[in-house]
Amino acid sequence: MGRSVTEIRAMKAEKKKITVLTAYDAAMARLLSDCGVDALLVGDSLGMVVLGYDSTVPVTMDEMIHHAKAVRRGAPDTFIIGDMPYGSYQTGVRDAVLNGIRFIKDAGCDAVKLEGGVSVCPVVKGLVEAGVSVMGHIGLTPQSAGQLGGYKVQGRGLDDARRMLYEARALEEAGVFSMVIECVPDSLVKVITESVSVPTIGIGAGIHCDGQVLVTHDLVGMFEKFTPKFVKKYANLSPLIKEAVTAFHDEVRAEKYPEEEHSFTSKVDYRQLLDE
Ligand SMILES: Nc1nc(=O)c2c([nH]1)NC[C@@H]1CN(c3ccc(C(=O)N[C@@H](CCC(=O)O)C(=O)O)cc3)CN21
Ligand SMILES: CC(C)C(=O)C(=O)O
Ligand SMILES: [Mg+2]
Repeated sequence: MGRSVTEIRAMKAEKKKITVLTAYDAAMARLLSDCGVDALLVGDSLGMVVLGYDSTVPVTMDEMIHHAKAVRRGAPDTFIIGDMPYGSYQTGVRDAVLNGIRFIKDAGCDAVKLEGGVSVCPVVKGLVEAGVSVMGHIGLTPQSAGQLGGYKVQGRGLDDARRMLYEARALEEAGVFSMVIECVPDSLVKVITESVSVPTIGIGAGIHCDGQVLVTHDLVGMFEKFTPKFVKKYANLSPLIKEAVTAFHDEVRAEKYPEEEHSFTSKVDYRQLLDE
């Protein structure tokens, strides 16, 4: 049975590390939930990993809902977080609440995630007041990577670090049940993790977070376009897939596939049809 917001929050005090992985379709969602992963994130990384965009910026609400529905069908009992795409929460609290509610009502998500600190606190409050559980996301926020100067480590300098700690505290105050911290020096993440009561979920944020999140395609070696330093490839599926597909291609060309065991046979002589 899946976890709840209460259970996920409690895991911080229990010092039980939380695992979160991305899922964009029912097949992967089923595999991940079978492994006991604590929560699935329908990330807007969808745009880069499966839709072929160069950033997460073009991803739409409709695309997110379409994939979140598939993830819910594949993992009916797992805690699922819908990642609010760029444009779905920047135009006002009302729009953000309407879009957040779509993740819950239309797609069956348990919570939503959105990027930013102090500037998104009114939106976080609005969503929480509307009954939507919200996960924050600070550090490297890919939807604003343009302003950050690319996909770079955040919070290295003391001033940036102080600001990040302030943003984390503001998000907690606004009511997030957890927050993602992305691409931040591990010693700063330790300070932030000790300063907030809600679980921190790191990606490229070191060992001191209360949990870890990765893009599933990165960890199984199915995304070849780039590999961030924080990724550990627990498997390398791309060469395996290419090997299998090449074998299929060669066997079809060589007329070795399909064999009789892959075919449907019959004793009827259908050649008589040619004489009719
Ligand atoms: N497949 C995939 N994995 C991800 O983790 C991911 C996505 N896509 N798409 C959305 C964002 C983009 N992310 C990224 C993308 C690149 C780097 C990267 O190359 N970072 C540099 C750090 C450079 C520095 O030192 O400042 C690296 O070398 O890892 C990091 C996060 C994380 N998210
Ligand atoms: C990498 C995680 C945190 C994310 O936001 C995504 O997959 O979109
Ligand atoms: Mg995202």
